[in-house]
Amino acid sequence: MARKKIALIGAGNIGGTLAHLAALKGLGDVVLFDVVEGVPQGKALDLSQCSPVEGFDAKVTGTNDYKDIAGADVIIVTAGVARKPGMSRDDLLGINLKVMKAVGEGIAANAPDAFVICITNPLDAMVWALREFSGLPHHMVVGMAGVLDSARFSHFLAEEFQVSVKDVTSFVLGGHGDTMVPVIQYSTVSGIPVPDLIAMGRSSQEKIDAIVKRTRGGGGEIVALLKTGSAYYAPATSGIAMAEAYLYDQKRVLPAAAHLTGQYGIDNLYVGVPVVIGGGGVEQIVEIALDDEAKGNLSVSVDAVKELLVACKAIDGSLN
Ligand SMILES: NC(=O)c1ccc[n+]([C@@H]2O[C@H](COP(=O)([O-])OP(=O)(O)OC[C@H]3O[C@@H](n4cnc5c(N)ncnc54)[C@H](O)[C@@H]3O)[C@@H](O)[C@H]2O)c1
Ligand SMILES: O=C(O)C[C@H](O)C(=O)O
Repeated sequence: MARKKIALIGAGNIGGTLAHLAALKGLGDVVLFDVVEGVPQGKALDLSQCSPVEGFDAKVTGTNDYKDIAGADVIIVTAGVARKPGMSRDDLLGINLKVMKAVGEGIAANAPDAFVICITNPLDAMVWALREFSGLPHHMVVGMAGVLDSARFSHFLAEEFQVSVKDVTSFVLGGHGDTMVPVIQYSTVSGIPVPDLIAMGRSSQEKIDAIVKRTRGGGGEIVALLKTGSAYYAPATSGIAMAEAYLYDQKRVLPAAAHLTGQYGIDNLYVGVPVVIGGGGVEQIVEIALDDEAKGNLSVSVDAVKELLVACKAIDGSLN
């Protein structure tokens, strides 16, 4: 059986890390695409030279030609620019929208059967635009943010409760911006909801509120530290988890930006909600009951995403 093919559009910090993880995990042959000549080829050669040490047979190649992504099973898109200190993710919209157009057309022409995971920011608007430009079925185009935001939330909760991260589950819903919605009622340690843990005296509401705030600002905290760009190790790990869910038909329940058609009262928008990802792509949207606070916060977050789509449509008339 031929190996699967993973195409990575954007060979920057996340693209390179994705390629490394995909090769180490043996997901398939990897094609790194970038508009900058030499970068995908150089990273591919460097990564290929890991293979004798790590013992992987996957081929890693670099290209500036979309034809080389033909037949890809999974495509992960990180093409575009990342923010620097003082910027919001939304400041990237104008430049990255143009990139999504080129990428969407490249995918449509060369790999229309792929499962596409978009990571480029501002995420919820870019995944929506990428789907529009590519014309792929909605269930085959999904945005990565919730896995990362939930990983940050779980990491902070594990530190607070001094337990293994393996025993913490959490969900962050909504748009991938400052309005994202870490949902405390569904965040647990070995099944015990965080509100119960507070009632048991294991933490306080003030400490959990501070963790929610830190989670919401989690990307910005790293941008401020790095100064030259944004996080890439955890974003790449999160993208790979979604790719594995598709490639191995794992039917994982993951928070992801999916196309909603009335669920949560939201129509024709990509927003972070729990979904089931398996061999059929986004196979289900999971509608969980939210308490009034979470519902209100989700509505604020959805409004922020709607504003971004208005901005996209004003820039590119073909999106109307
Ligand atoms: N969704 C998330 O949770 C999340 C997390 C982290 C970063 N991001 C976003 O992911 C994106 C990539 O981040 P990064 O750290 O890898 O940035 P980076 O600058 O290191 O890499 C981006 C790469 O895209 C390439 N590129 C630019 N235009 C292109 C085009 N038209 N076609 C193909 N490649 C093109 C650049 O040459 C560069 O190599 C940013 O927009 C960032 O904000 C999102
Ligand atoms: O914060 C950023 O700009 C990158 C990314 O969205 C993140 O959350 O790390």
